[in-house]
Amino acid sequence: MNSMNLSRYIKQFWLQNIGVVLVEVFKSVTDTVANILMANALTALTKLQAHEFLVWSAWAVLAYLGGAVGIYLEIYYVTHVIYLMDTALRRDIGQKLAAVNYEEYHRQSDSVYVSWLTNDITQINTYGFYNLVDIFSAISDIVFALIGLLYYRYSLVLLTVMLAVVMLVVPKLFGQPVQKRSQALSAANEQSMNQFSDILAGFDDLLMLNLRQRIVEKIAASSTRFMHATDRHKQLVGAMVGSSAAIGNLSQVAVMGFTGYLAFQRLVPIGAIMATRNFAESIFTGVANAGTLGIVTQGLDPLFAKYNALTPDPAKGQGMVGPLRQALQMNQVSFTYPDAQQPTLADFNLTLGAGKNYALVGPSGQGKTTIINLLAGNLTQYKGTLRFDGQDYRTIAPQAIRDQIVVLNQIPFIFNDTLRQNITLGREFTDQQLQTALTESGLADVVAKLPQGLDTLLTKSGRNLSGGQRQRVALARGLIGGRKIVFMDEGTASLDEAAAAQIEDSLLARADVTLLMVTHHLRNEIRPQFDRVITLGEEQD
Ligand SMILES: Nc1ncnc2c1ncn2[C@@H]1O[C@H](COP(=O)(O)OP(=O)(O)OP(=O)(O)O)[C@@H](O)[C@H]1O
Repeated sequence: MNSMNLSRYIKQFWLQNIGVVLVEVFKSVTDTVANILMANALTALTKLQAHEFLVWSAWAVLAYLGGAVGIYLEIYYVTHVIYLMDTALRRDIGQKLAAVNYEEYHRQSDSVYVSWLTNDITQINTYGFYNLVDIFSAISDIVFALIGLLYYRYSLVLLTVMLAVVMLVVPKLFGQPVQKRSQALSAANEQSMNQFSDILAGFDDLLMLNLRQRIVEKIAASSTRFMHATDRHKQLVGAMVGSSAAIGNLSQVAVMGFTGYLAFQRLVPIGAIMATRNFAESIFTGVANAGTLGIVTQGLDPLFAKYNALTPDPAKGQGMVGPLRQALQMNQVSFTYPDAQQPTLADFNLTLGAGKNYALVGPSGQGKTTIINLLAGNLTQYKGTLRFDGQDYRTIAPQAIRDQIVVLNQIPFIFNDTLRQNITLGREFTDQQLQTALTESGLADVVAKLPQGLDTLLTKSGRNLSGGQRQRVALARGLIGGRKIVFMDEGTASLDEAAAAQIEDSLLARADVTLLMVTHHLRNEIRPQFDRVITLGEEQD
C-alpha cells in the first residue's frame, strides 16, 4: 500500500470532491450576487427611489434563498463525502494492521489501535477534511469577493490584496509549534484510551476488593490529563486564529474607510459601502482561515506517519507445508524479548514427533508460552533453527505454518457474534465439516441444548458460555480447518476437573493430532497417555 496521507483520500474520491467544490462555489456566487443586489437597493434608498428599492431587495431575497440551499448542501453532502473518506481511511488502517506480524502488532495495546480508528479519525476530520472544505470555501469566497470589489473599483482590489498579504504572513509563525502540540494531543488521546480500557478491564477485581471508586478516580485523572493536552493545543490555535482575526478586522475598517473616500469623490455609489464591507469581510476572514487552517492541516502529518510506520510482515519464506508427517524441531534455539536483559531460552532443543502427545511443565516464567509462540511462528527474532518436517521455518510462508496449528489459550477470545460465526469466522464450510468439528471439540451436546443452536448470539467475551464451552468453541474454530497440531497453553487451567478432562481426553485419544500441552497441573491419570513429559530446566534432547 502506498503511504497514507490526506491527499490520497481526496484523490480517491475526486468526483465527489468536485461536487463539494461546486457546492462551495455556488455558495460564494449567491453571496456575491446578494451583496451587490443589496448595495443597489441601498443606493436606491439613498436616492429615495421606492420602486427600485423594492425590486433590488426582492432580487436579493432570491439570491439569499439560493444561499440557503447552498448551506443545506454543504451540511448534508459535504459530510457524506467526508464520511466516505473516513471509511476508506479506516479500511486502510485495518489493512495495515492486518498485514503486520504478531511481534509488530503487540508492540502497542489494542486500545491504541482503537484510538487510531476513533479519536484520530475525529482529529483528521476536524483538522483535515472539514478544514480543507473550509479552506476551499474561504478561497472561493475570496475569489468572488474580489470580483465583487472589481465590479466597483480596481483600487479597492489593490488595497485589499496588500492587506491580505500581511495577514498571510502571521500564521506562518505558528506552524512548527502547532504541529508539535497536535502530535502531543494524539499521544494523550492514545494514553487516555489505554487508561480507560485498563481500569475497566479490571472491574471484576476492583469489585471484589471493594475498590470500584478507583474506576471513577482513574477515569477522572485520565480525562484531566487529556484536557491539559487539549488546552495546550487550543491555546496555540486560539492565539494564531485570534491574531489573524484582529488584523482582519482592522483591514476591514481600512477598506470601509477607503470606500467612503471613493463615495465622497463620487467614484462609487453610496450603497457600495455596504457591499465592499461585506466583500472585505469575506476576503479577510477567508485569508485568515485559509492561512491558519492550512497550518492546522499540516499538524496531522505525525498521525499519518504513525500509520505508515506499521511495517508489513517482513518474513521472506515462500515454502509451503502440509500436515505434519515427521516432526517439529527446535535446535539450539535462543530467544530474548526486546528490552529484556536475560534470554528467556538459551540453546534450547525440542522434538515433537507427528501424532504424539507431549506435556510441557515447569515453574512459572521459565518460557513455556514463549516456546509455543516460537513453534507457532509468532516470534521470529530467535537464534538457532526451527524445523517443520525438516524444513527451516525461515524458508516457509508464515501462513503455511499457521494453517497447520491450533493454539488454545487460557482465556480464548469469543467474538460478539453467533456461535456459528465464532467457529467459522466468515469461512465457508459444509454442514458436514461443521458437524465434525462440533463433535471433535465436544461441542455437539452443548449446541443441541441451545434453543437457537448455532445461531445463538454470544455476548462479548462469551459471558453466556462456561469456561469449558468457550475452550471448545476455540478448539472447534481451529480444528474445522483440518489443523492437526494443537498447542494448549494452560488451555484447561480455568476449567473444573471434569471439563478439563473431557477436552484433554478427546485430544489425547486422537492419533492424528500432535499435542503439546503446557500445564501446571498434570493429572496423574493422564500422565501415561503422554509420549513424553518435558520439564523445563531439565536436560533437553
Ligand atoms: N512480551 C514480553 N516481553 C518481555 N518479556 C516477556 C514477554 N513475554 C514473556 N516475557 C518474559 O519471558 C519469560 C518467560 O515467559 P513465559 O510466558 O514464556 O513463561 P511461562 O513459563 O509460560 O510462564 P507461566 O507458567 O507463568 O505462564 C518471563 O520472565 C516473562 O517475564
